[in-house]
Amino acid sequence: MLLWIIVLLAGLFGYFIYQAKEQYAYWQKRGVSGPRPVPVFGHLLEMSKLGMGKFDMSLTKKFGRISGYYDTAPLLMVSDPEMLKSVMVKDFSVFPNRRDFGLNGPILELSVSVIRDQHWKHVRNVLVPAFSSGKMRQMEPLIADCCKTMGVYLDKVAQSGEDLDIKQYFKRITMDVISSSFFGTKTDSQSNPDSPFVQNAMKVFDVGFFTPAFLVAFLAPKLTPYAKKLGMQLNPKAPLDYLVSTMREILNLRKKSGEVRRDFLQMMVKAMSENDSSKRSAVAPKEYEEEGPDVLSDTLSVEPSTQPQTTHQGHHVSRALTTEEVMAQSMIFLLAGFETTANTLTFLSYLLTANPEIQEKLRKEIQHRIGRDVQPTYDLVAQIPYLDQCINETLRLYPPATRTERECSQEWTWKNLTIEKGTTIGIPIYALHHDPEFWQDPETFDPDRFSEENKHKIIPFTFLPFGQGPRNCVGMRFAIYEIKMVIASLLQRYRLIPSSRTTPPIVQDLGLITPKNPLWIKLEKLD
Ligand code: HEM
Repeated sequence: MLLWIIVLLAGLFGYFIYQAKEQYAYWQKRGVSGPRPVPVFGHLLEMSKLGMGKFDMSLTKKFGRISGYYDTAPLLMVSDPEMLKSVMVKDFSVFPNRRDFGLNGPILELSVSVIRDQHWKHVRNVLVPAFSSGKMRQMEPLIADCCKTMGVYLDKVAQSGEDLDIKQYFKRITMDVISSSFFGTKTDSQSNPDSPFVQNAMKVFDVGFFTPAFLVAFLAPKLTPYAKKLGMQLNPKAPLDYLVSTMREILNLRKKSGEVRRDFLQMMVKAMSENDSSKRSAVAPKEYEEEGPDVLSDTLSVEPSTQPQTTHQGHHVSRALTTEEVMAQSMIFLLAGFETTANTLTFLSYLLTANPEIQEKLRKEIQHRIGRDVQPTYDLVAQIPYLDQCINETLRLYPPATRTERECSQEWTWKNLTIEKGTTIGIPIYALHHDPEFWQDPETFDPDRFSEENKHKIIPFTFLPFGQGPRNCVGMRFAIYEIKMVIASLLQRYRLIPSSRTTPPIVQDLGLITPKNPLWIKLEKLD
């Protein structure tokens, strides 16, 4: 028995050595240089040691703006802005999708971030109008409500003189905003952080490089179909199942009671019932403004049994979304929108605390445009250019998504390099944002880079916090709106000051940049 185990392990090890050699040879044959993989672990050890963003930076430094390595597929890492423009915009039809790891689980595999080609176009076309400025104005009361609760809580903190861990606190606020706006449920996690919904929603993010599903996806991608059959998935199953069943209950309740809320769920459900996506772009979805009727008069009419319809060529045709698809979108909005926004708020607040003159300038702008006691609104926060500058500079230094990607759907040639169908193009957002060739003193926080006088100096496709092109972040406007509302409400009333425990953020980067340590600050209430 022992002998068999030794033979099996030796065989496996031999296979991994062979695989590493083959993978290294793949790009070498094509004249593209790149890092040599370590047998068994590929590039995972190096990535987990450096963090994904710094790993990508090291590639540019060692191998230039186009380098190649292999994980689930051949991956070409590109930090050449011209080439990125072609991949993300000009030749979008060749690169319409991201890679599908095949282990998303039964609901998330229907989310707009995972689905592909015609199916994606259809769902994205349904979603885009719900992020128009008109729709966001309609959601204003939900966000304003969360900001008011914030005021009550923070008054107490300021009065007590205690330190506040802004990282934890912003997680609660964004959880409240996202669940209220997208999930159709009020969590009140600011005062009830132990509710099962909040606890489960937080646990859904416990994803690491060394979980079984991740290891299968990256180190033995051929085994993915078997892992899927065994029920393996990238996000933890139990919290995801909890959220799915809660979502199902909310949808059923809405249908039964006829309750109508001014939230995104209502809008999406209305968009579902309209079944009119055929009227929209047949090529790539376009962002467009849609004021629409008052959502309060909308009715809920999701069709639970409708299955995606396809033509005989396998293309999805215009139809209402299914209940499962609606749930998938709510779920991805929670996953994609909660921590990204909370982390941006955290880093921005830290940077304002560490740079008091910038904080004062921003506060003056806010007080000048909005006033001191007026509740911020969508229209008011849109008129503070210095707020945009501070947010952009935070997103440059700490882009929540370190990297995005596109998958090549057919043979494609760039200059004298031809890449095959199935190749992944890695888009190293963090590395681009910290590249000294594109940004002077890249590690310095300087919101004036984005001022009216300076912004023309920014080279297109070197600042990509929300990606670019038709497959960019669908929640971008919502995220910026939320960040502006929270920061404006905060700076109107408080000064952020360092406490004895304030330390620069230590960043953890597994593809999503998060502050590892608590970020303590003090609040001083303004008279
Ligand atoms: C500061 C906050 C956020 C940042 C920095 C961010 C960043 C990104 C990035 C880089 C991508 C990939 C884009 C590409 O490949 O070109 C993305 C995709 C996406 N984001 Fe965001 N995001 C944020 C907030 C949100 C919010 C609030 C939502 C939803 C409410 C959201 C929903 C999505 C979805 C659904 C996708 C996939 C889109 C598709 O494949 O069509 N994100 N985001």
